Amino acid sequence: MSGPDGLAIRDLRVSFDGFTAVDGVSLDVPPGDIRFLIGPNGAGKTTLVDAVTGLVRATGSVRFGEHELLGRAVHRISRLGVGRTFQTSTVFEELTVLQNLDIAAGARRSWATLVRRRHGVPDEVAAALDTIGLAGHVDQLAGTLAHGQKQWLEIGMLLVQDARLLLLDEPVAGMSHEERDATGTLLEKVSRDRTVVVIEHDMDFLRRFARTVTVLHAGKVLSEGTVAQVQADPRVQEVYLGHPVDAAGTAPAGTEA
Ligand SMILES: Nc1ncnc2c1ncn2[C@@H]1O[C@H](COP(=O)(O)OP(=O)(O)OP(=O)(O)O)[C@@H](O)[C@H]1O
Repeated sequence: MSGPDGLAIRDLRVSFDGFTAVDGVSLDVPPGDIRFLIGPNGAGKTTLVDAVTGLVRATGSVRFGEHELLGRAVHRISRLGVGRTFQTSTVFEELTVLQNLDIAAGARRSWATLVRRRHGVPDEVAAALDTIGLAGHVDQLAGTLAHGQKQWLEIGMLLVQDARLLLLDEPVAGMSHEERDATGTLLEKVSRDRTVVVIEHDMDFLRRFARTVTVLHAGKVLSEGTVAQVQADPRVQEVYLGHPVDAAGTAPAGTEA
């Protein structure tokens, strides 16, 4: 696997029947970053990720490493090393953890081979199992995994596809405190040789694990920087709280992003 690449977005626009959901967004996510994308409901976060991954038409430019992504089909963008998770789980619940990873790895194996019990585990699958902490669960049906484990399996499925840009849509929603901690640690591990973008509403999780933050509002970039910089930005406080707070204030803690 080559080293991490960065994501460079320029003047990105997405419109739905005359309504502009993403309105001229430019942002850079450097290689190896853990960038949190926050903003009120309807800010355009998911639509931005949809544009990067080819699910909606957009204008402007989205470069990952050397490649322009706009205008390419979803599967081609995926082959360039861009992987995403959705708010709802996409694991095959009736298959085992190993079978889910095998399918994600593709590896030109037949369906019959995939569902047959295997003696060996391919290297990339073994590495992913280790990273996501599910090595002890290879034969467990995905549908019986705990909520957090399912999300980690989803991330593992991106790892075996050799995704080098991971776009994760609310990965810790509904997780316990312990699961959120483990997910943050997993993201730190994954970002050693990959670039990670996280859409998240959980401000406590953001404060602990974000390296950088972009705040979207009404389809535009409202603020960008470290957690401390973004939290101190009066424009961000205004959007979240309706008014700026004083220098000692804790906004936007405890508010929904
Ligand atoms: N397919 C679509 N057709 C029409 N409008 C859409 C479509 N998808 C999204 N929108 C609109 O675009 C805007 C941005 O939506 P988006 O889901 O990207 O916001 P978001 O920041 O991800 O919000 P949330 O935090 O609620 O998920 C919203 O006003 C939404 O209603």
